[in-house]
Amino acid sequence: MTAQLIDGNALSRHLRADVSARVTALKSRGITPGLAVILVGDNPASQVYVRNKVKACEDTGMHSVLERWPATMSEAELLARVDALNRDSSIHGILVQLPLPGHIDAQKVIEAISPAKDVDGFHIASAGALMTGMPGFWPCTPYGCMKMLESIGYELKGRHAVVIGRSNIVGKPMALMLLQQNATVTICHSGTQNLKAMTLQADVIVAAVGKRNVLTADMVKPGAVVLDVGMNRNDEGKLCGDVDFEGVKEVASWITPVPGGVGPMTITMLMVNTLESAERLAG
Ligand SMILES: Nc1nc(=O)c2c([nH]1)NC[C@@H]1CN(c3ccc(C(=O)N[C@@H](CCC(=O)O)C(=O)O)cc3)C=[N+]21
Repeated sequence: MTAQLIDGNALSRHLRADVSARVTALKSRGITPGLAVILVGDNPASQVYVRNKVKACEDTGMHSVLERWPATMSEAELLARVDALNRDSSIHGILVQLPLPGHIDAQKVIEAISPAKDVDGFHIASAGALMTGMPGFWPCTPYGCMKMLESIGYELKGRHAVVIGRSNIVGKPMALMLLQQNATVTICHSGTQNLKAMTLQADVIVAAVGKRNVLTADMVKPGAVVLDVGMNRNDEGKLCGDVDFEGVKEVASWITPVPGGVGPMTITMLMVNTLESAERLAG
């Protein structure tokens, strides 16, 4: 058996068409959704991601502002920029690209973003809203994973979902979203004793570690659904995920590729969050 692909590019096209239509409707009421992206320093990977985000905005008819600052920018200067964007009525979403240079306290910067414009969903107010089921922005990567499961009509109720990784950006919010859909959720991490024993019990596996071959075919129950959040480079410099795709696709029922899986969905959900921020403001 070979798994079916959950195509993040195709699903993104579909969802972005809906975003475009809603952007057009908002524009007819005199509001153009606007996203501000702040990039500090010249991390080459960040340059690519940030360009993709700005391009996605343009494609859906949104307004976007890209601010590039030197790595030597002070924390106070960055906080002042965030404050200015908080008060800028043409901006509905603010994204400060991570990682930030070491002399800047990233959490402090995130908490300076108005929760109403926190389209990354990283602010503690957004995290608290997700945890309690209150309205708020969901982090784009796990939100995109949920949309991928929805796209295949997957019913999570009563299923066992295993999340590998416990970051604030992916692992923890992913677990909460799966829980909200009534899955039984296990979070595995670097301290987990027997990872394989856990993943073999899983109906859904989300790999979000940032390391190649974290999940191999022998660790997957036949028919499981596998979502690969990893964004790594292999020895030939090719983009690859956390999952041994070639092996696991022979065991799983559905699998997301890298590239063309969760990555484009992350950007799509950023568009959705920015649009919804503008819609909320419009009433
Ligand atoms: N404040 C903040 N918010 C983020 O959302 C954020 C961030 N910082 N820092 C970095 C990570 C990484 N990230 C990606 C998004 C899309 C792709 C993506 O579109 N990947 C393409 C391939 C891109 C390529 O060719 O390199 C794919 O998987 O098909 C990748 C990575 C967002 N991040």
